[in-house]
Amino acid sequence: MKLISATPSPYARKVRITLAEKGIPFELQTEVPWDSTTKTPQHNPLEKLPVLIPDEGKPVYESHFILEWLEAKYPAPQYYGIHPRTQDDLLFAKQVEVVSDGMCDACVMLFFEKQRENPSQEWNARQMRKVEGGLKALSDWVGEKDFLIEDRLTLADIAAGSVLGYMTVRFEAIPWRDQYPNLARYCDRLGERESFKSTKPYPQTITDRIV
Ligand SMILES: N[C@@H](CCC(=O)N[C@@H](CS(=O)(=O)O)C(=O)NCC(=O)O)C(=O)O
Repeated sequence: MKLISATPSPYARKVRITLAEKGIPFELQTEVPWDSTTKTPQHNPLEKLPVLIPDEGKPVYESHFILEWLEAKYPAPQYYGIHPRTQDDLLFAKQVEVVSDGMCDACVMLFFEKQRENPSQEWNARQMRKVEGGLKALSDWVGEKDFLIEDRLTLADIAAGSVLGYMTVRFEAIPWRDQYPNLARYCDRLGERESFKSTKPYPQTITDRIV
């Protein structure tokens, strides 16, 4: 199995953490999706990574769907299960992923807006509100807990941990660790896991102009 990924990608990191927690071997194919050398469009009509390429069968894309696919194809107890046991807890975990991915989307929008000749302050303010709203929601949900659900790592922590790790790399300017010390503690504790340590995000060098 292969995973097309990018070094800073919080979406790809969710998949990398899940593969590590489930103990599924895979080949990591790191690239920059905006560079002319990208292979992503060959596997995903939406031209976005991450893309999971199984040894047999069709490519799987959209990080939340890749995690669904992995949980279905590699179920507990043979593989670490990332879905909470009850339906309500699973729905809550998916809601945490919606908020976490939405924060990532807003961060990506901010990143692109900065590249524009005349960045729109209103547009940036709108995206920042989404990030700040998401941080408050995560902080309220985490409280003083180590894990969001069932006192073990689940989909919710993989999603929340990935966006917080991304903010650390991409948005040092946002003082979320001071604003939400409970989130900082939560993020650092998740960061002690091998699956988080081995997938730490770092900036990529984009050679072609993003158009
Ligand atoms: N909703 C998608 C978002 C993925 C995404 O935006 N990936 C970026 C790369 S990164 O921001 O994750 O590093 C991409 O491929 N962008 C290329 C494009 O948007 O054409 C997911 O969850 O997988």
